[in-house]
Amino acid sequence: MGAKLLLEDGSIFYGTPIGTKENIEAEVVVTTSMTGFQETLTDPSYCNQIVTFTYPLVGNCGINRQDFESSTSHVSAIITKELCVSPSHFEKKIDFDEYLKSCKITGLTGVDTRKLANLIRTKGTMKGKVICDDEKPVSTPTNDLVKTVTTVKPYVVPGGKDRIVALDFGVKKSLLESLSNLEATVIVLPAFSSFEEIMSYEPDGILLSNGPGDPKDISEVIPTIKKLLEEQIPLLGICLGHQLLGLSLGFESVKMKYGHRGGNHPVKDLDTKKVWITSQNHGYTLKASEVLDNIRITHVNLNDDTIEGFVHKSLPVLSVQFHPEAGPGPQDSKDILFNFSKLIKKSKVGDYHG
Ligand SMILES: NC(=O)CC[C@H](N)C(=O)O
Repeated sequence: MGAKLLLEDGSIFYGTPIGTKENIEAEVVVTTSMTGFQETLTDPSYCNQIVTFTYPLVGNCGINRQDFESSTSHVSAIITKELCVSPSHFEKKIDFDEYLKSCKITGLTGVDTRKLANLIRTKGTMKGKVICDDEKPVSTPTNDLVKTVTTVKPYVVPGGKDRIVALDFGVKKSLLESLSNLEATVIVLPAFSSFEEIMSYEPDGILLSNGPGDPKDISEVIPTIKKLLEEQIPLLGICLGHQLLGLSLGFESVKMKYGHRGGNHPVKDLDTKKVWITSQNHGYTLKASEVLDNIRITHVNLNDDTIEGFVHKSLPVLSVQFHPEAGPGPQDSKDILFNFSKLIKKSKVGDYHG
């Protein structure tokens, strides 16, 4: 038989193999983004997931030099309805399929992705196997997701006089660039750096970055985050970083039925009452089983009321579940990064009073 996706519930979706045409088992997720395939493919938060694109045509701009979110792709496989075989764009360097092969990514095209998305939304995220060749073994990727994607050595993104230390749980390049555009020199450190290592860079602000997997799988970083909170240095949590910050402050994290992945998630800013359209990519969310006295929820998702952001009432802490750097996606929420930069500047002159 032809290439196929076999789902945990027994469903089968047939398609045509693309990329390296290997066999792989991983969690199947769905993104509804209509643009930014290169950014999605290279976002480390998708590490070890089979990413289904609901937009019917993928790869029509090819792959360019500047839209990478990291140096390679960590997805397990991709599923599309149609993969463009003759991409055209003035910045294109290589075709999508060529890029998949160069990163050793497998996939299927010609799949009824609308039916697949409906199934995942009805039954929830599940595991699946992409089988391109019945004769070959099925590989199961590692569970050490953050260890796979984090930087091995510290590096610096130059920018300006504010010093931000970014703990790299799988950070997106556009997030680092957005911060450096706000007068910050960003020092990117491996995810499991110690409190002492972090403090040795004398940070004016700390970023807990986005990244793949279940936040509870890397709970060893929570004691470090708690110590950082005691230092009262401005802290920004984004997506996985938001979840880790939440766990450090008394929230719980829970797996969502099928997550939020796409470029049009409506989030309400509870202070201004404005609704932002946001870029999102997560499968876990924070919950509070009791009232957390020190926390003020600042943002909620209008589709399902989940928590999208909070601040600490007395510490300089901002945290959001969505992606204000918007790579790809709408830029409605860029102010979050601007507010973090303002918080750093205020705290540098001793002007932060909670
Ligand atoms: N983009 C992210 O940081 C994702 C966070 C986490 N891995 C989740 O799926 O919920």
